[in-house]
Amino acid sequence: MAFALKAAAARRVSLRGAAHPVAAIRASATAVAGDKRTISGTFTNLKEQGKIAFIPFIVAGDPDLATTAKALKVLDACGSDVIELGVPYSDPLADGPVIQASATRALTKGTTFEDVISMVKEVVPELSCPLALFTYYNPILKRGVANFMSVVKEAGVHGLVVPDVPLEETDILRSEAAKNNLELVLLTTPTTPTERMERITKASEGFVYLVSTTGVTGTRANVSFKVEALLKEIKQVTDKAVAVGFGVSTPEQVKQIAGWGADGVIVGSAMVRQLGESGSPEEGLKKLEELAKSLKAAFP
Ligand SMILES: O=P(O)(O)OC[C@@H](O)[C@@H](O)c1c[nH]c2ccccc12
Repeated sequence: MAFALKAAAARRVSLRGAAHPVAAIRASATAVAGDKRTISGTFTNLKEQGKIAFIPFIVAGDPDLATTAKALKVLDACGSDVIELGVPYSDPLADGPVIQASATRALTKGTTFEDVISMVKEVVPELSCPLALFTYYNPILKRGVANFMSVVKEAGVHGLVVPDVPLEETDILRSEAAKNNLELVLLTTPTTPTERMERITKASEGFVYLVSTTGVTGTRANVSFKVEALLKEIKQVTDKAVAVGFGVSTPEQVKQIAGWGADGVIVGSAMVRQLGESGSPEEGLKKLEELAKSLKAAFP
């Protein structure tokens, strides 16, 4: 299925200079919170060290939530700079077979959003890197945007990735996120028209997620060479960090994307497969650690 974010003809939307009011809200929220970790701050620190971010993604509850908790600590210990944790959803339209199967396993186990939040609340204080919760838009709408954001923040989450929220509806999401000091990451794709990519880039917080290819998530033999030009194009309109995801599973692909100037690389399906498709949770954690270490070694 075509990727949910494929650029559709859209009403012209003028995004208010979102920077100023949001930044003010965020600053006050940070002052309240004790946790100093932010996603954007992580990228700033890495850039100062000439490094780029290693961002793994896994699905909460696959193979089970206790193993997810251990997996988060393993990924953190392996040098993840930000971790994307997926809330399992019944209609993951932007996902390929590996993540769809993972979400199905988690849901079959009875994993609920509330279970995920309880686990996150326990684990986040033990992590050194920030955590971005990955969810489709529907679970947010179901709970109400304001309620969802406060529940997620109270659990200690640092950011959100919502792949299927239409750009035109991100204003309310972003302002509620800002009230809770959550950074809302937006995604741009190879088929997003330049003018729309500029609006997405301007509105995105934490980093800009550059989807490397059309279609759904899933490992690819090669990363599209288009990514190099897309990175250049985005970096002409913003100095925000840009991380590349979709299809990545090998150290060589990480090195290639880093060489093209990305500020981070996201790896999902390859991680999810190791963790969820192994013979046992222990074996899954071991394979996850091996993959994470081999990929981390390829990062500058
Ligand atoms: O699985 P891949 O090909 O490594 O891509 C990252 C992806 O898994 C993660 O960022 C993600 C999981 N589900 C998504 C849906 C849309 C966009 C991104 C995602």
